[in-house]
Amino acid sequence: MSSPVIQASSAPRGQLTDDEIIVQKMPLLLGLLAGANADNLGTIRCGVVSQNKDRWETSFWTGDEFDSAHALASEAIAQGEVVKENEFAAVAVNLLGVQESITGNQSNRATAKHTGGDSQVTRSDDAGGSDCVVPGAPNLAMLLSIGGQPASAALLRTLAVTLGRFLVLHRDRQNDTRRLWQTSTMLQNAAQWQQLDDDDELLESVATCACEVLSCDRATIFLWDKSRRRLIGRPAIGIEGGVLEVEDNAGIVGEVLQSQSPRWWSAGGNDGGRVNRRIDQAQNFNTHSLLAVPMVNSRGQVIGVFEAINAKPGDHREGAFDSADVRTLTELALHAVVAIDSQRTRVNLTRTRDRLVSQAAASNPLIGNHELIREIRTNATKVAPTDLSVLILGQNGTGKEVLAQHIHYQSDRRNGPFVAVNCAALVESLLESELFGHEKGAYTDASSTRQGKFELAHGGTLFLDEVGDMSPGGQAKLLRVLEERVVVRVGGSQPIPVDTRVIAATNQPLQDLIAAKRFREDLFFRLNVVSLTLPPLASRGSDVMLLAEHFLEHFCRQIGRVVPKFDETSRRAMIMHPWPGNVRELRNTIERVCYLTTSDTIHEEDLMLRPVEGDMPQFPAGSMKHTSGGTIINLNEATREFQVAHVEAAIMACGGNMTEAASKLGLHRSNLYRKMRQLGMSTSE
Ligand SMILES: Nc1ncnc2c1ncn2[C@@H]1O[C@H](COP(=O)(O)OP(=O)(O)OP(=O)(O)O)[C@@H](O)[C@H]1O
Repeated sequence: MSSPVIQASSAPRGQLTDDEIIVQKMPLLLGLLAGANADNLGTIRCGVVSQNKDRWETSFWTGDEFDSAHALASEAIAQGEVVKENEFAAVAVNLLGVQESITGNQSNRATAKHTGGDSQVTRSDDAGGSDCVVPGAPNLAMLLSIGGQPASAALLRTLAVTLGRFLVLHRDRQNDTRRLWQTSTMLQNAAQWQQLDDDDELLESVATCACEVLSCDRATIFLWDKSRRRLIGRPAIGIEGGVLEVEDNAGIVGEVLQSQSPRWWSAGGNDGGRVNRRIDQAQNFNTHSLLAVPMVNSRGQVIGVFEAINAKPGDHREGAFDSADVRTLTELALHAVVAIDSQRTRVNLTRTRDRLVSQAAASNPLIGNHELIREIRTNATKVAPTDLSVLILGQNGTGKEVLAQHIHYQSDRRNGPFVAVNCAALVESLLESELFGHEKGAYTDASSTRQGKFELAHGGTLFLDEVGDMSPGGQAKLLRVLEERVVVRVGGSQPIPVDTRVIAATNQPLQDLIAAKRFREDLFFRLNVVSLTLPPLASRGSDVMLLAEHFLEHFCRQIGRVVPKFDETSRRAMIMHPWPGNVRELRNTIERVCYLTTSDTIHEEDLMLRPVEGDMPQFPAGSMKHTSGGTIINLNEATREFQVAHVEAAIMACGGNMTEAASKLGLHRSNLYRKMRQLGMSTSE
């Protein structure tokens, strides 16, 4: 049974702690309270004695010792009265009564049921284990003699209540201090657990924390493998093979799992068989006290049992766990479950992310075996891990975006976003907001704050396609962002740091645009740290077939048809075709073949490749206006009219399929829309 009498805590050598001062001065204080004055102060003989199980101890004493102090104290406690012998009077100091009067608690020693945290705690020794500790039990007595006379009974009772009150408050203060330390230690540890991805490391850290806050020798986390009906304990110190496994209904941990309530046990009772001594033997260890609590997740499911072993004797308890420990371990178990749950979620999310990233990387591979493509691939691999700006050059449909993605997925940014923006598809007024975002109210239509693509690509890659079509204003802002690495949203003033790698692409000769003052030279140098040029498809030789086979398989798998074979005629036709729309045109051709043919073999005519010259419907002679009211119209207007008619004819020939029409015209779909807007044609995009 632990003594509730003040325990002097340690302080630097030569200094007394508050507790030590109180302990030393207590007899004097009692004497003064009892009416001693300067004359008879030296005649005070008094002290407090306490009972520890069957043993009596003197907690503090002043003046000459009284040989019968323990016997008289024992009698006073047994009778619940003030008892006197010679010049001494003794009275029980009823801490339990004081506790009730202070807290209004109705602790009941006889039932020995305690509440630890929110859960009802059942003592494992209810059925005859070792004696239970009821804080505040009346195991103290005070003895007092002044001037060789026993103190009066009334005075002694008052002093006993005062002393009891003081001791309980003091003990509570010590408990609060301890609790505060335990809570802050647990919180500090729990914050670190959020960073741990290795589960062995996490469980080891949780167990170490339990040993620290509970002041015990060992702690083990038993996670429940429900399907195998086993509890897997970790860390498994000293266990051969490093795995500690027990049946999920064996021993005290099994009891906890089944009952979903805490159990605690200490040696000395007749229930020693409940402890799994096999583990002790394996570890050359002796369990003398044990506490186990269930581990319950936020969905109310029990995921395991948290066990602490061998409480170290200390100020607050002897060598057995008590109700305060149950509360502490229950709380720690909650933190541990959150950490284990979130670690599992994190690991799953990381796995899912890695899988998705691999799938995304594999979904659009850079196909090609031509020497030029191999060289590009080698250079891309070199440049990928750096943060250097890359400029990709090449005609429409040659695979500039595919190459940009290839670089992204080979870089350390692969887990970040890949964001593509077609600069040509956006009118100047929208481009700025699209790239840099806008604040609420920046425009009439800006009803809410919106992040720009630079922010969305933070931690990843921003692919700026058709960068040659960017307006001068857009170019100036882009240059500033690339130099300062911060964006300011339209209508905002706050600079927002961005960690975004830029890969730009164009099909236009930027040097010519620079000469014509349509592209900033400084921006060109910023973007063109490394440049990679994709050759037209027609110059890639047998890569045409490599790509055709790839697309054929891809589309057939998509629609669930058996992959047909290209015959000699179709192969030759594809190799000979000039592919003005490059890989995009080839892809569209193969897609059409997959949907429109049914035979096992693809012949040349299935490809429906037409010579480039004859690709467009011919305009009947005289169908174009060359004059207006007899006057010859100027060349610009004639060109515009021709382009309008040509685009309309292409759209019509493709049955309104804009992607196909764009491909036929050698344009990206978005460029076709842009062109149509320039020509004053109506678009639905
Ligand atoms: N080397 C390649 N391997 C596999 N697919 C490719 C390759 N090159 C291009 N493609 C495919 O061709 C189509 C067009 O490619 P992409 O959009 O990358 O070209 P682009 O040069 O960026 O076109 P644009 O200049 O018109 O924007 C896409 O469907 C892409 O998947």
